[in-house]
Amino acid sequence: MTSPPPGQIIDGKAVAERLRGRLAARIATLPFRPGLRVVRVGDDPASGVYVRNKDRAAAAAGFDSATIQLPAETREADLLTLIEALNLDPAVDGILVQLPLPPQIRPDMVIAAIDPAKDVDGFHAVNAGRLATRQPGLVPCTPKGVMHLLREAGAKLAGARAVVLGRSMIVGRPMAQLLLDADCTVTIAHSRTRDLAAECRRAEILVAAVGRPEMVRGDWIGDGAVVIDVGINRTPQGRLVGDVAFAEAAVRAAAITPVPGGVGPMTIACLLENTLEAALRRRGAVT
Ligand SMILES: Nc1nc2c(c(=O)[nH]1)N[C@@H](CN(C=O)c1ccc(C(=O)N[C@@H](CCC(=O)O)C(=O)O)cc1)CN2
Repeated sequence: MTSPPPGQIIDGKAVAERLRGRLAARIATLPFRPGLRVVRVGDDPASGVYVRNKDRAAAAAGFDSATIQLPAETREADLLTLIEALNLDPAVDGILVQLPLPPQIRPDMVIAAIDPAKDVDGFHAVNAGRLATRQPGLVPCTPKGVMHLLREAGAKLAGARAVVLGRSMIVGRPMAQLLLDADCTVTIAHSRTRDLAAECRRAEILVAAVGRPEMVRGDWIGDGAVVIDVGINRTPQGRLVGDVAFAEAAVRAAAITPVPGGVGPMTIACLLENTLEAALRRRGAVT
């Protein structure tokens, strides 16, 4: 059912670079620079890396990009006031609040405060609803990036048995919707699934998004499956690993994404893609 070349390692870094190149070329033709504002609250070190990478990638592609850094003790009401100002700013096409947030701030309240037209994370209920009802909207960056990778890897999606491991609002659920829209037969498996290994073994396309280092072992992978690893976990030794035990899985998979260098770079490239899309829609030049 799936037919990429055997043993292929899907190079997310290269796919992301090509996508960013296409976005830069499109922006160079526009009479304006799409505006992106990334808000970081506190000093979570991983968030610091991601926010810097987003800002760099956005600037290099020609976006008008800025990071707004707020102290860890910021009150929820103050963050909501900032979001309201960004909602009203005509130069801002995309707003992203980096997660996780400090404990005094409720992420749901923050996401709900963002203008859905500027919600380049695609987390707002309006965008989630649009995705669920197959209406045009902003799609969460990580699942969107996974779809790019599957297509680049030559995976045949129509009719394929796809298993999404994880049911989060930001990855698992939208991922399942996108695979369903691509005519896969989709199963969402999670911590309460009775036999996770057996469910995974049946998958022709397996997307692992559980946030547990190397939980998916080699014998969970069906021969010839396409394996997409969304996990980014740091080991106590400081090494980055995914949710899939890569070396074990790679010998059985037809194609697999590495960590790092797989899905992560696509999340950033798709954020830029969403920002351009939001800008074109808001400014009346729908793609
Ligand atoms: N508002 C959001 N917050 C968070 C999101 C999100 O999509 N929106 N996702 C993650 C973090 N994230 C983007 O924000 C992200 C994670 C990882 C990467 C990435 O490129 N990873 C590299 C490795 C980088 C490293 O050395 O640590 C890779 O996988 O190759 C990009 C973006 C949580 N928060």
